[in-house]
Amino acid sequence: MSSPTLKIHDASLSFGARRLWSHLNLLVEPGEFVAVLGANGSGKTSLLRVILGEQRLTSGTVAIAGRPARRGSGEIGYVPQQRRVDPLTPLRARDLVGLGLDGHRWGIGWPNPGRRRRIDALLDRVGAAGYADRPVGLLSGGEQQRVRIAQALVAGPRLLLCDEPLLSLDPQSQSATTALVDQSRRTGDTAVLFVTHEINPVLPYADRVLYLAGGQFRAGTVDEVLNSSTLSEMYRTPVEVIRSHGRILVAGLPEMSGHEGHETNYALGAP
Ligand SMILES: Nc1ncnc2c1ncn2[C@@H]1O[C@H](COP(=O)(O)OP(=O)(O)OP(=O)(O)O)[C@@H](O)[C@H]1O
Repeated sequence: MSSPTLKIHDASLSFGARRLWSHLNLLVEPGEFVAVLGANGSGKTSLLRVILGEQRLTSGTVAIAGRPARRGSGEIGYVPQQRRVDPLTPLRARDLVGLGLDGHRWGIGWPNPGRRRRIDALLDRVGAAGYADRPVGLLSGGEQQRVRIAQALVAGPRLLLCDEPLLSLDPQSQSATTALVDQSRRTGDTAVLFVTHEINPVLPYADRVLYLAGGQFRAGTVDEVLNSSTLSEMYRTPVEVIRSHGRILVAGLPEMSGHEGHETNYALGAP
């Protein structure tokens, strides 16, 4: 039997006396879309860093396609937390995508027809072919996000990690970005871990949800995790999950202080 794309087994992560999460178990199969939700500071980005081999677990194991997590794994595509690219950056959209193929080497890859075809195919697939030769810093936030997703996918990863890819995008670009990631997992069988505070744009696509809060986690279908009793239990205070016209609204999330972060009323976001 083949290995799952991602297997996290009995994993715990602490920084000093502070425990982010413990005894975390998660299996992600090819093509699965898992939304990673939770309070600010609950350890979502740290989880991605563990999978990327950039952060050691306190205990437990993490394997990608049966092999231990390691830095620079070609099995993983990564869309880091969004920062606008400086308008003066002298890179075209196609150069940024090319970095996904050979960015670990010094300089921009040597042109060759195969490399170019692959980059063009990815730009086309994400709907960015029309601005392939434009400086990436002059593209809109949504356009830059398409190019970043193309960069993360160009090497054909088994696992795509997206860290808040919807941040500062307008509702239309949020929907387009999630649809694009969804299309990639369907056509390429790429498994997806999608960290977001904006639950509603991912609701149509998420097979499962991993929710982190207060040092705990819950994993399951949207219905199993995003309900009043589960979230009230995790936050140890009454939290109400309201469903209306296919959207989810979460009311009563506690204001968290210090390292726990602050209120995450993500459900009030985009349509
Ligand atoms: N290397 C480190 N050393 C010490 N503390 C760290 C380290 N990395 C992260 N932390 C702390 O761990 C906590 C979790 O951080 P992380 O970025 O994983 O949270 P998050 O859930 O992604 O938060 P947000 O939703 O606000 O982006 C934070 O309080 C952060 O300061």
